[in-house]
Amino acid sequence: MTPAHRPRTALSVNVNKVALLRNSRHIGIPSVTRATTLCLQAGAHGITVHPRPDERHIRWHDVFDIAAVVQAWPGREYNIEGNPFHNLLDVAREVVARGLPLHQLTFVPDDVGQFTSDHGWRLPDDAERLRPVIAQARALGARVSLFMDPDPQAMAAAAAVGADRVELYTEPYAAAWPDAAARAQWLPRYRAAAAAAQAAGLQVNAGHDLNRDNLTDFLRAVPGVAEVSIGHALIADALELGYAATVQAYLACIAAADAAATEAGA
Ligand SMILES: CC(=O)[C@@H](O)[C@H](O)COP(=O)(O)O
Ligand SMILES: NCC(=O)COP(=O)(O)O
Repeated sequence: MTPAHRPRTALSVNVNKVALLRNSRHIGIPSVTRATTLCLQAGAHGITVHPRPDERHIRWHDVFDIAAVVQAWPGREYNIEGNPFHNLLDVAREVVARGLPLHQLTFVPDDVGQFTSDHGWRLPDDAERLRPVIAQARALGARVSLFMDPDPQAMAAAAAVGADRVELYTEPYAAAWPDAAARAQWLPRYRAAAAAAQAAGLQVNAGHDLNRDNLTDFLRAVPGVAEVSIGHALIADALELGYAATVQAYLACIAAADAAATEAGA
């Protein structure tokens, strides 16, 4: 399915967890390229990978194999996440050298071997070391997004260092979501951070532990999110529902938030 209209918020499917399952045997299933094709066929706007230095899930060759699939879907985007002080820029250079698509690099301040991403960059403290790697990434033709905690005070510094976007780290919101009072405490922080980023000229992405339950509430409360990247919960859903039905369910969550924004005249 080709998305008939582009919603306010694009859905980028993170296929890390397909690779994690695949890596538990040596027979190549489930295939990350097949997953990519099925998600794009179902209407996903893009694909995300996070090739960690230990290759626990996405391996280097996966980055290129997946890029080649995305290339066959004009208008869809490829987002590669990682730490620019580890392996990210090397893999990005190789993608570009092979003539493969690279739309966005998301810089994440993870340690080598980190269990999963759990915090954003510290700005302005990290500014001086980020500035040159952002410039290198942009010279490759990629947009740069910085993974950030929802701190409105840090957004001007993210713009000043040369980023195009920020990705708001949504795990605290996702953990709070089942408790309405806790959720109501977190959402204004994200809304304020997104507004501060937009006021500084940045576009806003969001990700980490978003799922079919919490996604629409987030997008309703935080206007103008350009892209959500979703992996862990989406791939878990796909084990039950299949890729096509799962991607369509997440697109429906985005559409519900879009409809609310349209109704509100946004
Ligand atoms: C930056 C971010 O939030 C995601 O990349 C997340 O860290 C997924 O990584 P894992 O799949 O390795 O947990
Ligand atoms: N940038 C976040 C991402 O790609 C997916 O995070 P998660 O849904 O696997 O937590």
